[in-house]
Amino acid sequence: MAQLLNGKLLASQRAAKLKEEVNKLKQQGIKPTLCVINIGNDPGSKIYLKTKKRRAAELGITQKLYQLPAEVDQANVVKLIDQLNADKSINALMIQLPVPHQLNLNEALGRIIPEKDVDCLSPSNVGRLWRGDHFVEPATAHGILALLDHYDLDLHGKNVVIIGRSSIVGKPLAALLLERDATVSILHSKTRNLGEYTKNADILVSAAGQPGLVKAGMVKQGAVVVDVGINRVHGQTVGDVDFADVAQRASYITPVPGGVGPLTVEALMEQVVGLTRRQNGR
Ligand SMILES: Nc1nc2c(c(=O)[nH]1)N[C@@H](CN(C=O)c1ccc(C(=O)N[C@@H](CCC(=O)O)C(=O)O)cc1)CN2
Repeated sequence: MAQLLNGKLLASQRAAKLKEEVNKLKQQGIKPTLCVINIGNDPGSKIYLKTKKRRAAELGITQKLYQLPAEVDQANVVKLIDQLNADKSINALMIQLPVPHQLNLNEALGRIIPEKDVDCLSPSNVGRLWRGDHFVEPATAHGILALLDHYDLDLHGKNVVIIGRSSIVGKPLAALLLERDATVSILHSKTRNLGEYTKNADILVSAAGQPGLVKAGMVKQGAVVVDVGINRVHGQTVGDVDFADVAQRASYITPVPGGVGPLTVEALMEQVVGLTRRQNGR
């Protein structure tokens, strides 16, 4: 039976350290401030925003929310970003995903100045990430590496297979894993025969958003399985991995909830503090 990778516990341990850092900054008159732009009424986003607001308050980080209507046009989104870029009281800025389809997300993300781009999604920060000289890391990818490190799971030369090619999980995680000398494969919705690849994974990460996608038959005996999926099924939160089945074959596995999710929020707050320090030469 696999050992649990307890993200909730690790997130609370890291939070204690971060709170101390925030307090020290505040003693120097620096108040880390995150600004989130949420567009429309995605039900998942509503829950995540509540979680972030609570976490930020516990840590002493100021969080400002700008709620825009689902029908907002591109020009007004860009205008708001320009205004927040120029606002000296804001250290970190992000657009909660997903956004309504009429918007050009890449253009909006490209408008956020790199110094405040806490999601690491602006073109120059994405370039820095792949070049290995970045100053901010996407929260989920950062959280996954923190979890693997905490449990002393070595990455050097390991086969890591990621299911999902999103810009917030799959792609940035691949970049960070390459820096750590892992051999990385990214699978996606058009990949034929997922099992052929996943069976070779020493570490399997699923970020597909598809409940029950990963079954025991797709997993190598003793593999580490990281489930990034957050899916609502009959009012319950479940991941992509068939937990009961896969836990029999894996050596380590993340639960959902309580695995990667809490670390995503914690890692985001760490990036807010990192950007704040950088802007203040600390
Ligand atoms: N701009 C971004 N948008 C989104 C990101 C992101 O990194 N940047 N990630 C996700 C949502 N997310 C943060 O924004 C997030 C994910 C998970 C959790 C969380 O606490 N999960 C809990 C379960 C919560 C539940 O039961 O629903 C857990 O896994 O234990 C918080 C925030 C998409 N958008």
